[in-house]
Amino acid sequence: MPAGAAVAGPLSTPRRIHPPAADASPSAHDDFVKQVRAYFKLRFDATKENGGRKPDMTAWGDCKKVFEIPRVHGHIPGVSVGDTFSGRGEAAAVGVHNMMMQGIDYANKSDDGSHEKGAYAVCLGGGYGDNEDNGEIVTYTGMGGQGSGNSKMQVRNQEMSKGNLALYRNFEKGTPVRLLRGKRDAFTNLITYVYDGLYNVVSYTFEASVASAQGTGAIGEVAPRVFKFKLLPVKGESKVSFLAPSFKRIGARFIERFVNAKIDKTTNMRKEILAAANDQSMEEPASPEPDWATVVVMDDLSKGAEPYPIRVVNDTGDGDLVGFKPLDVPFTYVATSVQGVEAKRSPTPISQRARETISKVAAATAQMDEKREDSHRRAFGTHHVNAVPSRRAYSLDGLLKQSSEEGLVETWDDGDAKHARAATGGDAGMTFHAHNESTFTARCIHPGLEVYKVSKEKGWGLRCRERILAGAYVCDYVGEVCLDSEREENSPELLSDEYIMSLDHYIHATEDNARMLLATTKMKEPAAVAAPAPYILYDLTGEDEDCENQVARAMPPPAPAASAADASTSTATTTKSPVEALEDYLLCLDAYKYGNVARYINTSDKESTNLILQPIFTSVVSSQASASGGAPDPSSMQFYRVALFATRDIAPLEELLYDYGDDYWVRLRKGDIRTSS
Ligand SMILES: C[S@@+](CC[C@H](N)C(=O)[O-])C[C@H]1O[C@@H](n2cnc3c(N)ncnc32)[C@H](O)[C@@H]1O
Repeated sequence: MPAGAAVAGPLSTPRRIHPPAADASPSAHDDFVKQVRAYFKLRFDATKENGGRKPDMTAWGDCKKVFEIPRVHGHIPGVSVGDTFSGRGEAAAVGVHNMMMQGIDYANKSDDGSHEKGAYAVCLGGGYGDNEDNGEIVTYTGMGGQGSGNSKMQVRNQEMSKGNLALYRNFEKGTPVRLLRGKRDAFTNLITYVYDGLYNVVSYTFEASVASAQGTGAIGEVAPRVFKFKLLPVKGESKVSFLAPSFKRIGARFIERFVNAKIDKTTNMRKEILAAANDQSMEEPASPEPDWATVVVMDDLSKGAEPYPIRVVNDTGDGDLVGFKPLDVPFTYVATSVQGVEAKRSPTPISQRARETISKVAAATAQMDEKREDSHRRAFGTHHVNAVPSRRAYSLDGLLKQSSEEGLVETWDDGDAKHARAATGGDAGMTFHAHNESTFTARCIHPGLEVYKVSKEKGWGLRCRERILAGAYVCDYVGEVCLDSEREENSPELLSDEYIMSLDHYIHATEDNARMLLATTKMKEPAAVAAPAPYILYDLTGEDEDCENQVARAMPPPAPAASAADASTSTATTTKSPVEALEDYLLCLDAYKYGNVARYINTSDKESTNLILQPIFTSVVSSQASASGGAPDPSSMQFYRVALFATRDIAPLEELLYDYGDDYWVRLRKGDIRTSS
C-alpha cells in the first residue's frame, strides 16, 4: 500500500504502512499523521466500547501492527509544535514519544547507530519528584533507582546507562530532544499532552534526590543520587506551552528573551575572562568560541547551606565525573563545623573522647581568657598582643588589615576605593594572628566560589568567578571536629588524610605554649610531664627551606633513661614532652565526610599561594554555661575557627591555593599521602 493511502475500517489482517520519504511534500506527511491518529481513535473507542482495559495502550499496540512508526531525531514530519494528544498512546503512535511507560524515549543498540546521537524525546508529566518545570528551564531527572509501588521514592543511586546515557549523549553531541508535556485536568482527571518542540540538553548534574526518604536534609542521612539534565528550548523550534506550570507567571515573550539573554551573558562572560587571561583587547575581532564544554556537575554543592550557590564544573573536556569525591563517598556539605556527628549515629569511642575534650576545653576557657594575653606574648612576641583581639584587624570594607610591621597585609586608600596589597616583607603564612570572633566581620563565604576539575593529578580544586581583593575573607575550613590522634577511626581510608586540618597552630608554636595549654585544660597534671625540651617543633619562621631538616629537628629528643625505681611506676606520660602530651588531645577538623568548599583547596609552594590560614577564636558553650542560660564561654586556643584570607588580589578563575605546611610535602614525598589521580 502506498504511503498516505486511506485505511478502510478496522483491519483484520494487519498491514504495515510506511511513513512518506523524508523529502516527500509536507502535505503527504500531514496526511500520514492524520491517518495514524484516525486509526488510533478508532481502536481506542472500540476497545473502550467493548469494556477493554487500557484502551490507550491497546490502540497504540494496534497502530504499531499497522503503521511503521518513525524513529528519528528532531521533529516528526506532520506533527507541529503545539499539537496536543489525548494520551501517551496517541503521542507514541505518531512517533513523538515512542515509549509509553517511561519518560525517556531512547534507541537501543539495534537501532542503526542512532543511539549514539542520544535520546529521541522526553515526557514531562509526573513520575519523578525531582523534575522541575519552570517553563523556560526544565530540569529533567534521569531514570532508575526508584522503589517499587506508587511511592516514586528514590531508593538507589541512578546509573549512567540506558536513558541516562542517552541524554548524556544528547548533551555531548548537541542533539536536541523532543519535549512532550503533560498535565492532569483537575475536573476530568484526564492528562492532556502537548508537543512543545525541541529542547537542548545544556548541562547535567549528579546529585542527591529530593524525592527520597533520606533526602530530608538530616545530618548523617545520605540521599540516593540522581542525574538531573537541564533542558532549554531551541529558539524557533519550540514553545513553552500553556501546560508548563509557570506559564501564567512568566509569559512566553519574556521567556524567549530571558533564555537568549542568559546564553549571551554566559558567552560574553567567557569571552571577557579569556580576553583578560590572554591580555587581549576587547576591541579585537572576537576569537572563535573556545572548544570547551563546561559540564556543570552540580548547580550548588552546598544545597542551599551557603548564601551563594557553589557550582561544581568540569571544563577540562574529559567529561569525567569519576573522582569527584562527593560521588564516591557519603559526603555531606555543612557550612559550619559539626561535633559528634558520628556519635549521633552510634556512640563510638572517638566521638565520645572528642566530646569530652571539647567540654574540657570549654570548662577551661575562663582561665584561658586570663592567660591568653600572657601566652600570646610568649608565643608571638609583644607586638602581637595588641592584635588579640583587635578591632584594628579589619578595614571598613571588611578586608583583613595588618601593619607591614606584622608582615601580613597593608592597606591604603587611593581616594576612589580601598585597596589592599600583600606586604613585601615578612612571611605571612607563617605568622599566626588570632582574632576574636566578635571582631570578625566577614561571616559569609566569598561570592562566586566554584569547585572545578584542575587536572588528573591534582583532582578537583577551588576558584572564584569574581575578583577577590587582597585581604578579603574567602571561607572557613569546615569539618567534623574530632581528636587528631583518633581520626583514623573516623575515616580509616588513607585518602581521608587528604581532608584533615589539625588545630595545632598554638601547641606547635612553642614548648612553653603547649605546657601552658596543658596546664590550663587540666588534661594531664603538669607534674606528670617531663621537663621541657629546648626545641621548637616546627620552624614557623620559614627561614629553613629544607623541610626534611625541619621535621628532623621536630622529632622529640630521646627520652631520658628511666631509673629502676622510676620504671616500676613510670607511665608513658612521664616521658612525654608537653607537646606530645597535648597531642593526644589535639583536635582537628576532618572534612572527609562533613565539610565545606575549603576541602577542595589544593596546596602549592609558598610563592604561588594566594590564601593564608588565620585562626579565629570561637565560642564553645560549656555544659555549665548552657545550664545557666547558654551564654557562650570565651574561646580557647585548642578549639578555634580556621579562616582563609586572600594575600593578594586574585583574578577570576585563578586557582585558590594555600600552603598545607612542610609536613604535607614531606609525607607526600615519602608516599604517605596519595594524590587524587
Ligand atoms: C584537601 S584535598 C584538595 C582537594 C582534592 N584535590 C580533591 O580532588 O578532592 C587535598 C588533596 O589534594 C591533592 N593535592 C593538593 N594539592 C596538590 C598539588 N599541589 N599537587 C598534587 N595534588 C595535590 C592531594 O591528593 C591532597 O592530599
